[in-house]
Amino acid sequence: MQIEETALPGVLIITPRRHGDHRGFFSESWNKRTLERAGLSLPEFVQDNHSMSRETGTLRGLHYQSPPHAQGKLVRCGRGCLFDVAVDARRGSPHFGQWVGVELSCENGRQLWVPPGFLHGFVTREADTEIIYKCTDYYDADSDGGVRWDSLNIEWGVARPILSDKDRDCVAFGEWQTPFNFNGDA
Ligand SMILES: Cc1cn([C@H]2C[C@H](O)[C@@H](COP(=O)(O)OP(=O)(O)O[C@H]3O[C@@H](C)C(=O)[C@@H](O)[C@H]3O)O2)c(=O)[nH]c1=O
Repeated sequence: MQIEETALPGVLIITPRRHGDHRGFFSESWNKRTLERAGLSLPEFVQDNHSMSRETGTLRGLHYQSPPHAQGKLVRCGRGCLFDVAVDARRGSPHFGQWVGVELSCENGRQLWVPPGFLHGFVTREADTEIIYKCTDYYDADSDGGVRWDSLNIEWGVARPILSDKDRDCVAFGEWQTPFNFNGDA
């Protein structure tokens, strides 16, 4: 297993080991003990999510849940390919408003750890792409929020993505009051 840092402290790329043979591959996609032995302790996960997007260029984001229901997410791609994005949304952070994007595919087996306090979104780069992610808090509809995908100069690689009605009507990052604060531990 490989753990790589990104330009945003706290956001990590985790690539579990793959055992390939003539049938395909086997991989432990989540193993708490292996991660801990590698020096990484993540919060407890309580919910797994799985979504499929039919068309290339489908964009979901940028999403968050407000405290006390903020979610950290460990994201991977089960089928196809996507560009996954995390934005530091913690007021007072030296990286406030900065983003990182990583290509996650079924083929590369990478996972992205998006800590609480970060916005999360992704765009699909292949048809019928499936995303699977573990969350550190339960879904809470009243805490659910979004920031406009095109208000942060993120290089999504698509000019006119397919969006939900909700994501089309989100507030721009510059007009948004973040509910997250930087406490200096990331
Ligand atoms: C996120 C979520 C949605 N739902 C319901 C609400 C709604 O009826 C339907 C579709 O919800 P959404 O349109 O919000 O789905 P989606 O746009 O895929 O939202 C997701 O986007 C990615 C980027 C994230 O990071 C996730 O946390 C989540 O916000 O599913 C749940 O029941 N549980 C959940 O955890």
